[in-house]
Amino acid sequence: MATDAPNKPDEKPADLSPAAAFSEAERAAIYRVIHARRDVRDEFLPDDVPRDVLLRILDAAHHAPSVGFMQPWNFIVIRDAKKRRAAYAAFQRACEAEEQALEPERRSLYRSLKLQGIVKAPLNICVTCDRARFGATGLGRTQQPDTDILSTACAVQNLWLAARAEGVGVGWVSIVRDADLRQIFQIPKEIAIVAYLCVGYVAQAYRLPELEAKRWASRLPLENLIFEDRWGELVVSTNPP
Ligand SMILES: Cc1cc2c(cc1C)N(C[C@H](O)[C@H](O)[C@H](O)COP(=O)(O)O)c1[nH]c(=O)[nH]c(=O)c1N2
Repeated sequence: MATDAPNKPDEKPADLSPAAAFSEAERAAIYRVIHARRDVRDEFLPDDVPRDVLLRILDAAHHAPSVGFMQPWNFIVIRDAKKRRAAYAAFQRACEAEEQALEPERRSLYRSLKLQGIVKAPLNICVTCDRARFGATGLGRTQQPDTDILSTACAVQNLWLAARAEGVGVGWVSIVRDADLRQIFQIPKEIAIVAYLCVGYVAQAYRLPELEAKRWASRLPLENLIFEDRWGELVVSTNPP
């Protein structure tokens, strides 16, 4: 059995051989969490998320991969009701602008969607990326400078999955202007804002993505997304989604 203990520099690496693989139950659990994770909008309960649960979730985020092991993330944990109300007002302004940018025939469905739980969730988390944590570039970033942002997105996904495993819902809100978040939470200009998350226990979780259940979009067939050896060389199925 592989040990999960982190390697110390003088320790032998973890055994990744098939014989040391995770048990069937462990594999089933991770796929179940991946498939059961949902974006949660307004189904939040007011119950507080205990600190130990929150720390486990943030520790999962902190164990995400990062370019050059840069770990560029910070997590602004937001409980203050006044600040959350200010973030909600910023959401409302951005939402109106987004609605106007949509094709007219999609606007009424857009209006009917719940797209955030900023005030209802007991907790919000703003995940940021310090783009110069270990200098302007670094290992793996010279040619692809945005890999620091991508690393932070990996942390968000770890957070999201760990929260699901803990029975805690997470909703990502990107319908808000960067400048508004920066002002409300006093985020310096050299720090990038990657994600604004609503976090809390939930009354119920959708089985399907809510946007699928409400016919905004549907999941594309995986086989349409897999190419072989070059862009567009082989589309296994050409069925429309
Ligand atoms: C970067 C990013 C940004 C956003 C989202 C996601 C991601 C990855 N999603 C959630 C998104 O709609 C959702 O993930 C998909 O609809 C798929 O549903 P599940 O996450 O599988 O439930 C999202 N949802 C929402 O209601 N308001 C929002 O502003 C956003 N913004």
